[in-house]
Amino acid sequence: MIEFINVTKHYPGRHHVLRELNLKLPTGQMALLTGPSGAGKSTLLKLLLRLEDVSHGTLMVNGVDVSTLKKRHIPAYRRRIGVVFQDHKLLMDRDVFSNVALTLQVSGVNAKQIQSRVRAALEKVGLGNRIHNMPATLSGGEQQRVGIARAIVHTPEILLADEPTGNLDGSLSTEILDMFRDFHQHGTTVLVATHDQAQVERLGLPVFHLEQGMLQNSQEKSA
Ligand SMILES: Nc1ncnc2c1ncn2[C@@H]1O[C@H](COP(=O)(O)OP(=O)(O)OP(=O)(O)O)[C@@H](O)[C@H]1O
Repeated sequence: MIEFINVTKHYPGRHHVLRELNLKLPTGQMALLTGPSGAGKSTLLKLLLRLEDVSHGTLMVNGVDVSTLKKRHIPAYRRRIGVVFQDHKLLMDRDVFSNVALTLQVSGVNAKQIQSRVRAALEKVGLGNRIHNMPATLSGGEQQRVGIARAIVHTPEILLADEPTGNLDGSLSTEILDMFRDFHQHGTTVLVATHDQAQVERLGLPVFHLEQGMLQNSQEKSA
């Protein structure tokens, strides 16, 4: 369960970016996060990753109080989450295997396990045959799928994505978002920030719509 309880966020010297936000996403559910540019979508995801601190209120994630989590516990907490970015942030000087393996290497997983888990993750995203390609030799959609394999290789409890289809055309967006839905159908909690209204309508999933740091039409929102 992801639960924002009266969460406010302000950046130094700025007005509130999120204001007394209440939102619940039960374990295993998938929801979309929408709203105009600057509404606070990325900030909300950053709070979940503890890349930013909550200013006021409580943020609970699967029993962990993220708002008060000690610095030394943050790396272990983050390992429970997978993240996909719009620009996928791949290391362009490393092949597909190395990009996906990195998360496991920093967690101290042994080499044999890494081999089998990276292969399995790449199979899941349909890139089992591109394991030794360099990212620059892949299309935009394929690069994004490498980013997704990297996010799921450590079987995270929660998968977050910030505009994962922002640079892709319609059919590739459908493919990527259907992949997220598939992970959710296998039990992962998924939250995807998107501007893509056509996909929002097609997917018919619960939507959290942010406007100026507040969820629209509701004080208390649940997926
Ligand atoms: N590190 C920061 N310091 C100060 N202000 C910030 C910082 N990060 C974001 N902001 C501001 O907070 C507001 C919300 O930004 P955020 O990136 O969360 O919005 P968003 O909904 O994700 O927008 P977009 O759809 O354009 O990505 C914006 O006004 C932005 O300028």
